[in-house]
Amino acid sequence: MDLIKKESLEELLQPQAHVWNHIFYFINSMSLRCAIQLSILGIVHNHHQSITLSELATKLAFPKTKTACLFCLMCLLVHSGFFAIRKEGYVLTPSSRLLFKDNTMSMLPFLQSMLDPILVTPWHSMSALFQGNGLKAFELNKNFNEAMVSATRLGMSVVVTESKGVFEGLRSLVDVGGGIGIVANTIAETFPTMKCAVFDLPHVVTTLKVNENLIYIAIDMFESIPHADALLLKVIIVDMVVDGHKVKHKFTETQERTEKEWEMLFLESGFTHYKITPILGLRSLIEVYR
Ligand SMILES: C[S@@+](CC[C@H](N)C(=O)[O-])C[C@H]1O[C@@H](n2cnc3c(N)ncnc32)[C@H](O)[C@@H]1O
Repeated sequence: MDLIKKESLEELLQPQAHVWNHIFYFINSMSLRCAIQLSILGIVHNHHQSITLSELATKLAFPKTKTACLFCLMCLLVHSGFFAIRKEGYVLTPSSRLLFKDNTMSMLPFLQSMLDPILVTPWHSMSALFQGNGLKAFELNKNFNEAMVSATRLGMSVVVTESKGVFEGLRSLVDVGGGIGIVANTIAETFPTMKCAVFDLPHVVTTLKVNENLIYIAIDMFESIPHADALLLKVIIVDMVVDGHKVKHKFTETQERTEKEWEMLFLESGFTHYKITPILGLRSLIEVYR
């Protein structure tokens, strides 16, 4: 109460809006999930031209009483960039097009998995993580591998197009913790003479089919990593903590590093130089050389 008295009421409006935003952030994700569950994206797509609110309500077979709610949902999704307004109706945007199952770059499985209650519910126990009893809550669900594929496909297409030179001349490559192989597959297809291998845990890779220049090896990366011209780790180091000189994998103890901290990590680990290429939106391609 004392703290509030020191500021004028007007000065509190901006902080109040800030707090509101943080309370209601989850509505963005949940609204998007709702639109997917109601097949709104598909309906807009199949309409082949902009679709009005009442046309959409009719196609959804909603009773009239729900039109106002639908309007609110669509306003929010327009605001967050998943629909745009054209000629008084809704149309898709590049972001919503990424959420179609048939799109080869589809992020739909990633969305469905990350926003599944199995993965969302544990966030309610986030404080338990700090108190030492929340690890189990962050265990991955069975859709995780599929989710990783959909999160990876677009990025890999960018990598092998924009940064093809990084892989040129390599005779062999091992994708460490490569999941079900979407990254290695993309590289193996782009460079047919390169021998590629995916290393991952037995429950992830044992049933996967090999092809001409791509094999899967079930192994724990902390037990052994083979020799190859290049080792690739995608979304792996973020899942590790460095404890002295020992790297431990702990999904729930991730940490972010500045470039300076990355540099220290690389040099202290015996690498001589590195290059960071920020080509992946939120992520970068980092090359590290011995
Ligand atoms: C975040 S996923 C990244 C998958 C893939 N690199 C990608 O970007 O799509 C982490 C992967 O590491 C694998 N993994 C975790 N611990 C491992 C271990 N000790 N040895 C080998 N793979 C492991 C998991 O099974 C999972 O497929």
